[in-house]
Amino acid sequence: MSNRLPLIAGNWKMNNNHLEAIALVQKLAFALDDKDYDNAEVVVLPPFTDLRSVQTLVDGDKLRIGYGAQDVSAHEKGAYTGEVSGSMLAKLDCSYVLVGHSERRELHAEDDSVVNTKAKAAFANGVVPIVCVGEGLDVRKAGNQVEHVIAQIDGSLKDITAEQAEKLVIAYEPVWAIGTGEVATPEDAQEVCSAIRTRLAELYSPEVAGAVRLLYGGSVKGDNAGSIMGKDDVDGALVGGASLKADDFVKIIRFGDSK
Ligand SMILES: O=C[C@H](O)COP(=O)(O)O
Repeated sequence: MSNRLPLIAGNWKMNNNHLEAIALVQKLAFALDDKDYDNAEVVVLPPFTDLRSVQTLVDGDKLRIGYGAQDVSAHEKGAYTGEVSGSMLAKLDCSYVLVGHSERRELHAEDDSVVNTKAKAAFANGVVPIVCVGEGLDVRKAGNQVEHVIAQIDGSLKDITAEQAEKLVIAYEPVWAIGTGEVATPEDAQEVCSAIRTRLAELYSPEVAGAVRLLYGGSVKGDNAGSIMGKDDVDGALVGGASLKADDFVKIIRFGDSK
């Protein structure tokens, strides 16, 4: 039993305009009670255009729901059309930002070095990065998932200090399980999360490794969340599709109880 508070983060991806975002956060807040928030930290990660509306709602109604963004620029300001900086996210009181989601790695050719720069940009602005790692099907079939993920960890965390690292969140998302309905077994999730924690202890210290929350992501639903989050080194979930309906997301949040 660890003292890490489970984190359940909903990555909405490119879904929900700002009006739909308000409706979904309101439904979520209506369904959750203090016991839920005591058992798990609840976070939503809407598109950039929704963040101001979510901030206003969370502040105005004093909701215990956290929020953050799905990406951050590696740059602080300047001629980077379409990008959003860490300081802009900080100004909206974002607590978290995803970096290195597999869809960014695949569709926008982000490698570990870009992910590393983005993680540093987040920390520089007081926003906690949720660093995503995970192997594709070919790597999994070859049985090289642990080596692959540890190499991603080493590259993505280069020169991140111990003080920063202890605040980190890392999401292990096997790419073959994202949006496919294919779920890694709880043992698969534990194998890789345990290897990540061991590596963090080597890179930093056992104390830092013990503080970092490791999430599993990939087709998490109400009926599989409990068994995956029940594993010792899995401290929560990064949820895609099932975070778009309040009822489904609440079911997953309630499995925070199992920790
Ligand atoms: O960020 C979330 C993950 O990509 C998982 O998405 P999913 O739950 O729809 O499989």
